[in-house]
Amino acid sequence: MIEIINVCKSYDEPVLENINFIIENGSIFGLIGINGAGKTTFLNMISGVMGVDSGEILYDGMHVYENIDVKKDIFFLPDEPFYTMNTTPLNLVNTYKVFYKIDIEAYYKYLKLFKLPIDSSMYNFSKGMKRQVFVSLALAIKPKYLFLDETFDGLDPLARLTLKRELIKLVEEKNTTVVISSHSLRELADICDSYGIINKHDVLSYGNLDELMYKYHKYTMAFDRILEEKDFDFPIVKFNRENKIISIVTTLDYEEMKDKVSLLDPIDLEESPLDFEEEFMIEVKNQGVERWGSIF
Ligand SMILES: Nc1ncnc2c1ncn2[C@@H]1O[C@H](COP(=O)(O)OP(=O)(O)OP(=O)(O)O)[C@@H](O)[C@H]1O
Repeated sequence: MIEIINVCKSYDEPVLENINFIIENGSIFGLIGINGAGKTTFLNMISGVMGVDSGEILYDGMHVYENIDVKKDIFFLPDEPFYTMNTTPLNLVNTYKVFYKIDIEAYYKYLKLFKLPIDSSMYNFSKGMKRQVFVSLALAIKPKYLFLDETFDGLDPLARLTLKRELIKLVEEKNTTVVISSHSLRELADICDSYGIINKHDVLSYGNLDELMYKYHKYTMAFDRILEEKDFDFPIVKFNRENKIISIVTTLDYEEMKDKVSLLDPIDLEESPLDFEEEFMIEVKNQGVERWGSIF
């Protein structure tokens, strides 16, 4: 278990203030936040690359910063990993095998799957190709803790699918704990079981993804007259009206909703599904954020 307790970090300005998360072993945790929210800073701190200003980051009770016993189990794949002019996929493992045990057969298997030239300088690779090399390495290391900074972004569909499948396999077979930041909510929804949203230096919402998926319900109702939001006597997260058709997002389940609106005598009441992106946006809005980056 990774415990992030009251963690604060500033550069010139505060970036993260009193961040608290618990990340269970064997879970896939999706880290969400707008550009500049502090995701990379957070990943740098939990991988022990960067110290905290205050607070604690504990792995099964042990501090991570400058603790080689903990850090040997962590592989952090940054947004722009380091390599030199002379680095090829073939010789990249020489650097990493000093720190990690690498399943070389698996590494070659992934390089072959991605059709990467193994003996060419990575300097001439596209951004996506370089990312595929490092994804192959991360998967072949099979670490106990794997942290991925925006790794999905910039990968082609085959590489994204492979990464998702292999991450799930790693969790099943090695009980790996994965923390992945991404701007693609759909990719995160496919694989994560838990999530954390960082906004304005703080944790806006975090928890179990399934619970978030069932937290809000969307209903569409038809009436024989025009009704207003004030006619409904229960908490409404989102209200839309088009003539006599009303759509409402609320935390009430279907039976509770039926009970509540029965007095208003609707002609029709239907529940429509919400996908993760909608659930996520509604959660952010419900937590009091009116505009969140460019997606709202
Ligand atoms: N080394 C640094 N020195 C000063 N400020 C920094 C440094 N690194 C990051 N910052 C600032 O800290 C804030 C958080 O940056 P960070 O890279 O952690 O955000 P992020 O959520 O990963 O962003 P993005 O989604 O754009 O990658 C930003 O305002 C950034 O300008």
